[in-house]
Amino acid sequence: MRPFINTPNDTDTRSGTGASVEVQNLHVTFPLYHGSARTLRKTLAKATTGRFERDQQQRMVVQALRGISLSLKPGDRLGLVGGNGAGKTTLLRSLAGIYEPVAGRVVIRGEINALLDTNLGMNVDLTGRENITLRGLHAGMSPRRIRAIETDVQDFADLGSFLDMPVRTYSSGMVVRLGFALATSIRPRVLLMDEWFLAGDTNFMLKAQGRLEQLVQQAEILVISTHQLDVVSAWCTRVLWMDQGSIKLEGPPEVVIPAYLSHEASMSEAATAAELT
Ligand SMILES: Nc1ncnc2c1ncn2[C@@H]1O[C@H](COP(=O)(O)OP(=O)(O)OP(=O)(O)O)[C@@H](O)[C@H]1O
Repeated sequence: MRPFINTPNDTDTRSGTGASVEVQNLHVTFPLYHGSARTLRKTLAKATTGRFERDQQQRMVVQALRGISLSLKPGDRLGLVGGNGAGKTTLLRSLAGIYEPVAGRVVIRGEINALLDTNLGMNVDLTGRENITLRGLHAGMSPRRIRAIETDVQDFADLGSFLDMPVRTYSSGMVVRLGFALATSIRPRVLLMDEWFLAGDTNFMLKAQGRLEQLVQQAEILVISTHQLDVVSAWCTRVLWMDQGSIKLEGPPEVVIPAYLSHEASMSEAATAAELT
C-alpha cells in the first residue's frame, strides 16, 4: 500500500464529489545522526520526552508524529495549534508529500498547493521569468496555463525589468515578492499554509493579504499551522491541538481555543512557580 496518494484531477472531484483529505494512523520519525553522543542524547531525551527511541536499524529517532488520523471534506478549514515541536509543520509537510510516513497513509483528492516557503524550488541563477516557467513545468502545466501564470505573477510582483534578470541580483524584498506571487498563483482545491506566509514586510503584506484571502476562500479545504489564535478564530471551522506529535483535542474553535489557552496559562504558571523554588 502506497503511503502517500494524491489524485489532482480525480474523476470524483471533477464530477462534483469534491476534494478530500484522509490521514490514517500517520507516524513520522526523524533520525538523529549524532545520536550516539551521550550529552546530545540526554539533552534530546529531555526536550522530546517519550518521543525518543531506536528504530529497527538501531538509529536514535524522534517521533515527530504519532498515530495522527483525520478526515477533511469541502468547506473544512482546519487550524493546527500547539507548542513548539508539537508536530504542526511535520503534519503539513506530510500532507504536501514532502515527508514520507514510517507508518500509516495520506490520501488526498484534488490539486494541492503548499504555501510553506516562498523560496522553495527557486533557482537564483535563472531569471524571475525562467523560474515561473520552471515551476509551471514542474507542476505539469500546459504552455497556455504557464503563460497565464506568468502574466499574473508579473502583474502582482511588479518587478518591472528585473523579471528578466537573474534572481541573485534581486533585493531580499524583491525575492519575497516574486516567491509570494508565484506560490499564490496556483489556485488549488486543497490549500496547505504555514504561518510563515502571514509574516513579511508590512507594506507588501497589505497588498498580499487580499490575494491570500481570495486563495483561502476559493480553496475547498484549508489546513493552516499557526501560533496566531486570532487567525484560527477568523479563518477556521475546526482546530487540531497537537502535543508531542499526537492529537490532544480536536473540535470547533470555540471549544479547542479556550482549552488550549487555559492549558498554556497553567503551564506558564507552573514554570514560574518552578523558577521561584
Ligand atoms: N528535519 C528534522 N530533523 C530532526 N528532527 C526534526 C526535524 N524536523 C522536525 N523535527 C522534530 O520533530 C518534532 C516536531 O517538529 P515540528 O517542526 O513539526 O513542530 P512544530 O509544531 O511545527 O513546532 P514550531 O511551532 O516550533 O514550528 C520536534 O521534536 C522537532 O525537533
